[in-house]
Amino acid sequence: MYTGIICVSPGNVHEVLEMADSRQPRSYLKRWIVELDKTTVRMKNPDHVRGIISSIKKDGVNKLQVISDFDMTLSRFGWNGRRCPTSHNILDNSQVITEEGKKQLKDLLHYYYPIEIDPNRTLEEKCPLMVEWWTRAHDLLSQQKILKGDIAQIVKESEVMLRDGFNEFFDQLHKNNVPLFIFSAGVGDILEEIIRQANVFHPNINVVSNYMDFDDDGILRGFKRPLIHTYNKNNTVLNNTEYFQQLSTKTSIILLGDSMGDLTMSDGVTNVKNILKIGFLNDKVEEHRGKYLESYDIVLERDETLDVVNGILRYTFTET
Ligand SMILES: Nc1ccn([C@@H]2O[C@H](COP(=O)(O)O)[C@@H](O)[C@H]2O)c(=O)n1
Ligand SMILES: [Mg+2]
Repeated sequence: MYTGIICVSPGNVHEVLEMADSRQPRSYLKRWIVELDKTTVRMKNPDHVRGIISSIKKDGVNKLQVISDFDMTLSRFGWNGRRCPTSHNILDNSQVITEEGKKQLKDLLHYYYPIEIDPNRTLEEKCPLMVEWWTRAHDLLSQQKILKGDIAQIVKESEVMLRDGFNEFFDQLHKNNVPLFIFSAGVGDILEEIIRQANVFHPNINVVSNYMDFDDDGILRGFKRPLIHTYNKNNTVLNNTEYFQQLSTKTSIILLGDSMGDLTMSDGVTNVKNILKIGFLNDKVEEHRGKYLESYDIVLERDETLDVVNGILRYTFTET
């Protein structure tokens, strides 16, 4: 039962019923992971969540791996009422891009981003359009004079921020030798630099993303293949990495994402026993709530922190 005060107009009866469902009293969850009682947390089936977390803990830290998206999952979506940049936006907005280049990249963003997050379009419709967006953006970036040596400064001058609690998140995984696989449709060179500058690029981290291709003079000439976009983050782009084969003993997974496309990031894992899917719902929250609750075990609405993830990890790593 949801105990908050809700104004019901005929138009939002459905939403209220949905809230009652996903915001049940979770006092029994509260006792063990207090973060799950945050107002940002929604779960379609709290009993199921409790079961998976107990199983992950029981099977032990040696069986655990974390698979995470980067942009808008490990990095913040907003701060102080402003949108934070994605790894692509960091380049788009940087001083090395001409004014005309900036305008063209912004036009692409305004055209394709609403398509990317449109809950009413099918994957079949979206995929070719995402390939088109990434290809056009990468072509535009490759026409600019971006130097490999400029990347650190570009990141330093950007407004990117990792989510609150990132230090604890990266440190807990590192200290417990839990592999962290970052699977991103962003720009690998940029996101690596972000976590390097935050001093959390530990050896347990592996990244698969779109990497820049520089010529012998260190000038950006293109992007390495395969192209990774929001909706092909699955085994089809991991074929050459053999990453998951090496981790076949890691049968418990915590998956973190912010898009419906992130749900397939673990598809290549051979033996999955327990999987807990945590989704950050950042944008157009009311419109997307239903689908996210159907797909993710835990949905975090407009939550710019890693509190819940850290609480679950702390519980998992604590010996009882
Ligand atoms: N030209 C582009 C293309 C994509 N984006 C955004 O990047 C994000 C993808 O990276 P993940 O780490 O989340 O996989 C996604 O949010 C796109 O909207 C962009 O900003 N510019
Ligand atoms: Mg993302």
